[in-house]
Parts: sequence; C-alpha cells; structure tokens
Amino acid sequence: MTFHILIADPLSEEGIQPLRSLENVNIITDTNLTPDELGEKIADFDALLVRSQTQVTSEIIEKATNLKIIARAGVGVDNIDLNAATEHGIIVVNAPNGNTNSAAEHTMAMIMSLSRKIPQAYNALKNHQWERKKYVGVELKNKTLGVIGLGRIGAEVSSRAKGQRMNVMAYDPFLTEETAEKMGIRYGTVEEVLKAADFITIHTPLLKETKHMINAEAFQNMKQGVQIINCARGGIIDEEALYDAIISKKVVGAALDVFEEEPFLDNKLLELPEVIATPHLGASTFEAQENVAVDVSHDVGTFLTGGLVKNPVNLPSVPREIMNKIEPYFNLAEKLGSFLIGLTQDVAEEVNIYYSGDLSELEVAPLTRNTVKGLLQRHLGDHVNDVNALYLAERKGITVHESKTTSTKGFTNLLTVEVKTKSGTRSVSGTLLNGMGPRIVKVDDYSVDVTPVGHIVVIHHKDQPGVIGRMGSLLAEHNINIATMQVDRSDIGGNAIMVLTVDKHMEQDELETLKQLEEIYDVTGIDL
Ligand SMILES: NC(=O)C1=CN([C@@H]2O[C@H](COP(=O)(O)OP(=O)(O)OC[C@H]3O[C@@H](n4cnc5c(N)ncnc54)[C@H](O)[C@@H]3O)[C@@H](O)[C@H]2O)C=CC1
Ligand SMILES: O=C(O)C(=O)COP(=O)(O)O
Repeated sequence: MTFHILIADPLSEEGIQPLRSLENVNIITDTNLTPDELGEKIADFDALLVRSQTQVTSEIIEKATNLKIIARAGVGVDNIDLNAATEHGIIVVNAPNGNTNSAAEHTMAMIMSLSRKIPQAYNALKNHQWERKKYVGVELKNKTLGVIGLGRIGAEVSSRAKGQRMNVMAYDPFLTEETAEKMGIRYGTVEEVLKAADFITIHTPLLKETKHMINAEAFQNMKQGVQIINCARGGIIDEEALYDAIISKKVVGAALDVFEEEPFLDNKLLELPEVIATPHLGASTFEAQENVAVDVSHDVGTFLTGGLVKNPVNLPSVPREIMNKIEPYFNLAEKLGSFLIGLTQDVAEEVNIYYSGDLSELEVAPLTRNTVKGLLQRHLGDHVNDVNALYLAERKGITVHESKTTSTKGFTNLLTVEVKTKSGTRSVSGTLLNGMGPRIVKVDDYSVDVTPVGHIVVIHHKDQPGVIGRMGSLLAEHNINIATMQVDRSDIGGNAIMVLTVDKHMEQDELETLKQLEEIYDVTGIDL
C-alpha cells in the first residue's frame, strides 16, 4: 500500500528526509493551493502537512475522506479545525518544541528593536535622513517586562529578559507564586501584570478565552507609555483597540509579528510610526524549520506505519514505556466493548469501565478509548477509531466513566465493562491470560471461559436436563458445528447461560429457531 502525503506549506527539505526515506510513500509538495483547490485534491491523501498559512477548515476535512493524519510543523493549531478532525477520526500532531528558541529570540529582537526604535531609524537613514534626536530610545535595564502566558516561549523570553537586567512579572493560569519565585520572576494576576509592566509580551495560544484578551479595557489598565509585543497569535490583541491606544498615546510602541488577518497587504496599524512589524517570522530560522519538519516527519511516518506518535494534539500523549505495558490489553478492551454491545439490545446510556489487579497500576485512558471504540464500531462502523471514540460517545449522549478497583476475583488482571440502558445493566469481564491471550471470564453474573474471537452465540435458558442436548441437535439440523461450549447457572434448576463458539456466522432466522425450545429465553449471535 502506498501512502499519499501532501505538503501544503513550505517545509524544510532537510527536515522531511525521514519521511522521504520511507518506502511506500508518495509525497506531493504544492504550496500554492487555494482553499478550493485543496478541497478538490484532499480526498487523494492519507496525510497533510502544513504550517500556519493553510487553513484546514471543517469544509476541507469533510472532503478528506482518506485523510488519517494532519501534521502542523509548528506550535499553533488554530488554523486547523480540531473538532472536525477529531469527529472524522483524523489525528492531529504538531511540533511543539522545535521553534521555541527561534520564537523567543525573535521576541527579544522585537523588544530591543522597539526600545531603540531601530527599524524606524533604519528607515529614515535609508530615506537619506540623519535623525538622532527623533530616535532616542529607552533602556531595558530595570524596566518591568510583563509576560502573559508563561509556557515554553514565555519562559525562554523571561530568562533572556533577566539577562537584559529587566524585572520580569508574569501571569499564566498554571503559574504559582512558588514556581515564579524559583524562576526568579514575580507572579501577578493579568490585571497586576498589565498595570505594572513597561513592556508587555504575549505568549498564549489563540483560544476562545484569549481572543481579544488585550482589548480597550486592558489597554486602559496599562501604564501610560507602555510598549507591547505580540509574537504569539493575531487576534489575542484587538487591533482596533491597539490602534486607538496608540493614537491616544497610551501605548508608545508596538511590535507585531502576527495579525488578525494573514497574509495581508494593508493593515492600518502599519501606517503608525509607533508600530514595527514582521510578517510572521517568529519560527522562520533554518534551525527551527529543520527541527519542526523532522518532528512532524517522524510522527507522520510512525503513524502511517502503525506506531505511536510523539506529539498528538487531539489525543492524550502516552510515553512509549507506559504504552508498552498497556498495548497487550488493547485487543481485550476492544473485544469486550464489542461483545457487550452485541449483547445489549437497548440503547446504551452509560458505560462504566473497571480496571483491577495489574491493570489498576497502569495508565488506562488508552484502554478506555479502545473499549469505547469496540462498543461504538458495532453500530457506527469502521470510521470509529481511537481519536474519535470518546468524542462520538459524548455526541451520542453516552457517558463514559473509568475507575480502578481492588476486586480481582482471583485474576491477576481484570477488565469489567458495564453498560446501562433504560431496561437495565449488562456487564462483561475479561482477563489477559499469561501466554494465552484474552478471555471473557464473566457475562453478567455468570462465570465462563471464552476466547473472544469468531462467531459466538449467547443463550439464556432454564437449567433443566436435556436442554443442552436438544440445542445441539437443533444446531446440527442447521449444519452448525459447535467449537466450544461454556455453561453456568445461578442455582440448580434456575437461570443458566450457554456461551457457544460456532464455526460459521449464524443468520437471525437460524438464531430464532433455537427459541423453539421452551426452556430457551433468549439467543444472541455476536461475531467478533
Ligand atoms: N510567531 C511565530 O512564528 C510563533 C508563534 N508561536 C505562538 O506562540 C504561542 C505560545 O507558544 P508556546 O510557548 O510554545 O506554547 P505553550 O503551550 O508552551 O504556552 C502557552 C501558555 O499560555 C498559557 N495560557 C493559556 N491561556 C492563557 C491565558 N488566558 N492567560 C495567560 N496565559 C495563558 C498556557 O497555560 C501556557 O502555559 C502560541 O500561540 C504559538 O502558536 C509559536 C511559535 C512561533
Ligand atoms: O509555530 C507556530 O505557532 C507559528 O506560528 C509558526 O508559524 P509558521 O510555521 O512559521 O507558519
């Protein structure tokens, strides 16, 4: 099988070598596609690699019927409709670390250019004006730098600013006073930071919560004569409000690498002499581009060949050592989910997954996703995968809970899945037998020992002499061979269960004929 990969934004050629060196890949680079052209082509591809320019909208994703992975060679994924990707089971990966240094250096370059008006002075000189009085700057030493968003880049900028003898004060929802103290910076709320800072630099992602976070009200709270830098994302600063704040002289300088609309040819902010700007160049160094391209190439290559990606955006990331321990249980989890939903006639409303024994010591989130995948695939088909299983369950109104328990019922590991419907609760438990693979060991309250594979028939009946024999004869009449049989009962003469594995798929009418026997209450065929 050949994987078709589309590179839709310029990526470092050296960086994508790991991908090119794979067998069975067909890589097309086309960095000039219009949204319509991308929409027309996208169905041909298994993987799409982009930077910030290509907008991967829900309309594009809708048409991407073969797409399995979208890779963002950089940090911000605001150009990708993550919900649409998740809904369609497309994994999104990014390269969160490769451009941190470049973005931090670019931010420092912007702060220094701003404080000494270097771009303006350079421009004047280019225009044959020797202007020394007009371009008097301010020192950074002893000034306060307010950092909004102390993640990878914010932290790097902070440490470099300290090297410039600046006082750094930061706000981040995950920053505590203790951590700030350890980093040698001051902690403040957003309001406190905005009020205290001489220079403010933004390093948050663009999210619903951060859109226009720096608005007219925020500018009002700032110091008179503040200077502001945005090398994160356009839209975090409200550009209209920034324009007004510059006109009113509240803000005396702004350095912008990112804009609400990109690319653009006209933006009225650029008419103001207080504004210096670059066209989204924060990550544009040879080093950063090579780093991010290598990272996404590895993830795309690994993913397409069935491996574990390092930087998933719409899936929690699980380290390889931990994954090695849980991977053997994937099949069990998926089969239990699939078996149980096959047994459940009514609409599932709630799913409870209990992990015990060895399993209770593991990171179980990937197993929960596999269980739910098995559960949903029976009715929704193969497009349900690890990426969209929980999302689709939520959309179908099914709540999913996972918990760890100490009750192992004598097994070294036990996974129990319970489905609640309007008419009651059904459950199934399974274990992974050392060297022998997965087994179903309980169906509701009955103990069994069934390998979850092939054609299974679950029969609820009355515990009475002769039932098993008559059942065998009926199956023989339909030329159905029983491979294995497990029987258990609640008490002598009470309710009982038979779990058969048979050699071929049984049609519904064949299953119905088994109900001719009056001791049979219920027959369900499940193909795993
Ligand atoms: N101009 C350019 O070329 C580049 C821009 N970027 C952008 O820089 C930004 C930061 O990137 P990283 O530091 O790598 O991300 P990161 O994820 O390491 O850091 C982001 C930080 O923002 C914080 N945050 C979220 N909401 C916040 C809020 N309401 N107020 C304050 N802090 C908040 C988060 O807690 C996190 O610590 C991203 O938007 C990214 O896209 C990144 C690389 C290059
Ligand atoms: O990594 C990011 O978030 C960036 O903004 C870099 O964007 P780019 O890849 O240079 O288009």
